[in-house]
Amino acid sequence: MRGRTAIGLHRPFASCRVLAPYRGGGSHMNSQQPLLALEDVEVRYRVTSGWFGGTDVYAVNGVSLRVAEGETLGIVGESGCGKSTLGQAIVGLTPLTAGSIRLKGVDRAQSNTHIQIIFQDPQSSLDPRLPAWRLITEPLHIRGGYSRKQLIERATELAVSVGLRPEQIDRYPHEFSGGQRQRIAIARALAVEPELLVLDEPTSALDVSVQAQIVNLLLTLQAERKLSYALISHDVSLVRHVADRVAVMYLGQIVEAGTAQQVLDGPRHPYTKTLLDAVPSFERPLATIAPRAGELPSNRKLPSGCYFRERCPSATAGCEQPQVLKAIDGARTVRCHVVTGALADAG
Ligand SMILES: Nc1ncnc2c1ncn2[C@@H]1O[C@H](COP(=O)(O)OP(=O)(O)OP(=O)(O)O)[C@@H](O)[C@H]1O
Repeated sequence: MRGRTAIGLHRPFASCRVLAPYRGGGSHMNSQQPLLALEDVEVRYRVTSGWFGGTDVYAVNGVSLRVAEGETLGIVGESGCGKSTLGQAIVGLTPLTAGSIRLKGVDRAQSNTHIQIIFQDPQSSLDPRLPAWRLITEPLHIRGGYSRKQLIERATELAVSVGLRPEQIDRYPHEFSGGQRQRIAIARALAVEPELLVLDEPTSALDVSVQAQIVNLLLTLQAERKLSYALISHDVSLVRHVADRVAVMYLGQIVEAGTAQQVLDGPRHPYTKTLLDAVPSFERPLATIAPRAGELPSNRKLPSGCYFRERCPSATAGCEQPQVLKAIDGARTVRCHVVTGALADAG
């Protein structure tokens, strides 16, 4: 989000689940390493079905990603493509079935780099029985070793940093508006001084009128604290506004990634084009998913070859073979042989 100016936007930021701070070795930080690096991350669920055992659901299927310090990576895709599962895998709420996640070059489980997640709905993540100061300092309670006075002082600082008034910290969740509750969730995420926040649809549960305020708060906090964000959203206009780089997800895979300008202004993968065609604009206020796109195939029975080929307007015979995510235009990658000319060896 570096250099972005505050604007009027649409959509709010979600609630934050409390994560215990990661501890352990891993202090040998290497500034050459990306803050976050995912290699071939897979999250597969075994779903039992009747008498015949189970089916594997590939929610995340071989995802490799990088987030640099201070950078915002936008992760976009249709509902069900695996965005939330990926976000939860990044922060350790969902175990990987394959692949690795490293923070500054250190395996996440051994890393002392703090990461937190903010969810869509602040209402559901805040215990209604606790006052704001107690909610905000929940991660410090988990860590232990703080007096009540220290916690209240810290809660006051954090509340002010997210735009709440000091006297509000004694109030309970029902005494706050949706936007204020999301500010509490953000303050709570900041309590352990994270370097990376995963923002999972952070503004989509809020009134349109407060969405821009929360986005602008996140922009300010990022600039002040040099935070990195992994922003999960189906809202392309939000991603366009805040993301430095964008990764497009389809059926658990990244199909295109690059700078926000490359991907959003010059999409190359046919799926990215379809997704962007479906975004309403001033010229096309009623735009929805393109009719030719059809339904998202089931991730219980993945298509052979390119996962998008049955919906793709540009499909050719080569699309029946597995597709490789290949670099084009510098840092931009595309998983489509029609664009890159590359097919997987396994084909
Ligand atoms: N615990 C689970 N067990 C089985 N399947 C799951 C589980 N969690 C998610 N899935 C499946 O994994 C796929 C990806 O889900 P996920 O919620 O990550 O997608 P999403 O892109 O975030 O969608 P949305 O935007 O609607 O939240 C979906 O098909 C979903 O049904």
